[in-house]
Amino acid sequence: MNKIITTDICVIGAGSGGLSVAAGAVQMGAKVVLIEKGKMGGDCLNTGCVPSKALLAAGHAAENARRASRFGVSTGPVEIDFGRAIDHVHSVIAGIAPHDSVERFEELGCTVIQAEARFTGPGEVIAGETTIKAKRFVIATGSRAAVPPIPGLETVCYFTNETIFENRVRPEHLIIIGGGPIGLEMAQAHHQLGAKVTVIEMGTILPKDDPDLVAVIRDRIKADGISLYEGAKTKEILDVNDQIRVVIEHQGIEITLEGSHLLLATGRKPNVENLGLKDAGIDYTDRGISVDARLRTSNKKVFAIGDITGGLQFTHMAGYDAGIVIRNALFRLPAKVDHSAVPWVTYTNPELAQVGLTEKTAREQYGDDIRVVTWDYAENDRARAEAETEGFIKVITKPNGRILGAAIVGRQAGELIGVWSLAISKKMKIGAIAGMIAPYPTLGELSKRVAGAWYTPSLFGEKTRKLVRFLLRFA
Ligand SMILES: Cc1cc2nc3c(=O)[nH]c(=O)nc-3n(C[C@H](O)[C@H](O)[C@H](O)COP(=O)(O)OP(=O)(O)OC[C@H]3O[C@@H](n4cnc5c(N)ncnc54)[C@H](O)[C@@H]3O)c2cc1C
Ligand SMILES: NC(=O)c1ccc[n+]([C@@H]2O[C@H](COP(=O)([O-])OP(=O)(O)OC[C@H]3O[C@@H](n4cnc5c(N)ncnc54)[C@H](O)[C@@H]3O)[C@@H](O)[C@H]2O)c1
Repeated sequence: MNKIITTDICVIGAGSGGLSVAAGAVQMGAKVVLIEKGKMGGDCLNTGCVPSKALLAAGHAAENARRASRFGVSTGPVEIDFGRAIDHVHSVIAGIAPHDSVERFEELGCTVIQAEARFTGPGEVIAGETTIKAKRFVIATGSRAAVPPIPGLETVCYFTNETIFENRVRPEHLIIIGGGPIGLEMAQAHHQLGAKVTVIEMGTILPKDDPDLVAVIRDRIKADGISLYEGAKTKEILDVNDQIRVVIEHQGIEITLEGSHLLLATGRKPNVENLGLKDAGIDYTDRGISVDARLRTSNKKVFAIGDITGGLQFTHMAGYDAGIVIRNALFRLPAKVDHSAVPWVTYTNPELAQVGLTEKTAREQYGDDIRVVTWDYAENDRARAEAETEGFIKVITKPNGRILGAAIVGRQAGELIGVWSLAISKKMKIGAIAGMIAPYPTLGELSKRVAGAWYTPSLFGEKTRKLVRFLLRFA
């Protein structure tokens, strides 16, 4: 017998975005139905951010042990139990899972339905045996790995982010197609855990980031021993005696690679299928559901957030979107998204962090009417003490000092980018960072020093020297 629920907000998808809307809305007094067809927590918890960072942590631990001799610390040969590294990954997921669980959301007051949701009309969704009528709907169904049309791919077994964290056997030779953040993080984690790794990228690695900073990552992964083919076309994939043969064309030459395992990390596809979007009058494209700046779809009762909108696909963006929807749907405020200060980080070692405009996008917007300053990790005392001097920080400002963007490649870049996110979102000028007192010796001093470098030409220039000499006459 079909059951009918009438509610204020119906959220489809219990990943980073859906959970944030549901938790926020229910605690603010709205009646909320939350529908999830798979695992609570979505991609981030189960097959994305959490397992990838946990596996990277295992890889970095192995690498630190290997490199400890530069401090006079000997550990002997590093032995890796790959299965235990995967156990670590799953214990981290298990530790976080209660926070995203059905039990917690029911305790908060949500009605949680574990079934696939589908619109049956503009104001109605069906999930299992239940029909949900709501004042507002929020679609947060996320994305999944895009599978490129490579001849022969269907003849071999391959991993995506959905399956790689289940693999307990260290790959002899892992071939990764795609040199974006997933490809590079997984390349480094597996390589540090003892696998041979080859990355095939059709363009250049990390194409959304500043090429000057990406060069540091490229040099490092190559120096570590990861084979990297950029500008390479994957022509064919074959199964040969249980080995995976990948034929690529690189710099006009055909190269045949043979690996034990294959990972596809070639971007994402939005989960728009079987949602009944047409029945609900919701427009979408290959990139995802179309939304306006208030995250409203073409059906004004329905919002869409997170990966499904095809925008910046990060957990923190799904969470940010959730806040915009809560303001619109609950408080009837016309809140709009502002993407001027969105940070992202690739958690390789060294890390690569970006916020605001890159130098390229700043030049596209402002021409040469910008200033660019850099400061090297090699000039930072803490980096020297820790023997991690690789990398630099780059900051882009307007001529009046207004900060437009910042990018950092180096140790803990992800932790250091926060101050620049705040500065850009609060429309601060670089003087605010230059004037900050940073504790010594910290990597945080990099921010202060790069801001100081912005002033160097004027502060130590002839004008200042003349002024000081003049004033000293009266001292
Ligand atoms: C390997 C990897 C590493 C990543 N690392 C990072 C990182 O370090 N930092 C970062 O910020 N981001 C990272 N991301 C991106 C991040 O995981 C996503 O941006 C984020 O999970 C998007 O959240 P979401 O709520 O839009 O979708 P999801 O988290 O994917 O949640 C969508 C949910 O909707 C459910 N669903 C789909 N269709 C239906 C339906 N019809 N009915 C009911 N339920 C449905 C799905 O089962 C899923 O649980 C990573 C992604 C991957 C793949
Ligand atoms: N640290 C993080 O925040 C983090 C980590 C992982 C993933 N993510 C999110 O997940 C998204 C998806 O990650 P991703 O790395 O899969 O996607 P991506 O789109 O960022 O990168 C995919 C790469 O694969 C390449 N590619 C595509 N088809 C190819 C082919 N046939 N042959 C060779 N190369 C090919 C592209 O040129 C691109 O460089 C990211 O954009 C990001 O939003 C974030």
